Amino acid sequence: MQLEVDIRKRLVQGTCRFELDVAFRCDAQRLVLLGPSGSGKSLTLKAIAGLMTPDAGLIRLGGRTLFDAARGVALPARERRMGYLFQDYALMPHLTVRQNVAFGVAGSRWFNPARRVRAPEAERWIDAFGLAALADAYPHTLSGGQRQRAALARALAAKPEALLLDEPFAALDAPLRARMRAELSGLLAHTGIPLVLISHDPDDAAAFGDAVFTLADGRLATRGAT
Ligand SMILES: Nc1ncnc2c1ncn2[C@@H]1O[C@H](COP(=O)(O)OP(=O)(O)OP(=O)(O)O)[C@@H](O)[C@H]1O
Repeated sequence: MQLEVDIRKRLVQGTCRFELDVAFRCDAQRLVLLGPSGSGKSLTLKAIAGLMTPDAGLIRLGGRTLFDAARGVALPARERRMGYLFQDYALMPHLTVRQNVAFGVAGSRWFNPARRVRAPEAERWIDAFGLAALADAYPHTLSGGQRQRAALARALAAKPEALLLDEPFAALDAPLRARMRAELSGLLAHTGIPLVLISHDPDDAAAFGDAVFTLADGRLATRGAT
């Protein structure tokens, strides 16, 4: 992955001000952004996804300009084709696991995939994450780990340009967290899909950090490779 981020954003919330001023280049396939709560990790990830517009700067991925304030470029999120996973998994509650994953494949073509329909790319990821027996279940009946698998399957089924994960394992207990890390790491190695993962857990950096950058107070504090 060739990712270049050089962005600035000023945010004001009541009497609190926050200034994001982050610049880095990364050639590693898997990048982990570490940092304490409130250091600007989510804002940086949202800027890459196209869910937050910086005041200034640029973002390039794989030679494609996603954002360039000086040239007036700001690709909408859907055109960036990122697999973005929030902390709370964000599965659609009225759709089964299969429909949720198919929604990822189909995007705008199948806004509401029929329960019967089996899209090959959805089935592939349902199988890869061991969800076949739960394919007709609804999200509220799943455990945290199962929901996480379903959300990852949906994100990967869309064949994203990159997978952007915001604290993906924070809600899981320690043994499950270790299993999910190993599982995702193995599956990603097969796809070649680049990963940007944000976390405050050094174990995530150890598992996924071909490169590890640390944020503090909205700025890059350290950078390193593993
Ligand atoms: N829409 C907003 N308006 C004003 N301030 C915001 C907004 N979004 C985030 N902030 C502030 O920006 C700072 C960085 O937020 P961010 O969500 O990027 O932190 P984080 O490093 O991801 O933290 P956490 O690990 O707790 O998720 C915080 O102080 C937050 O209050």
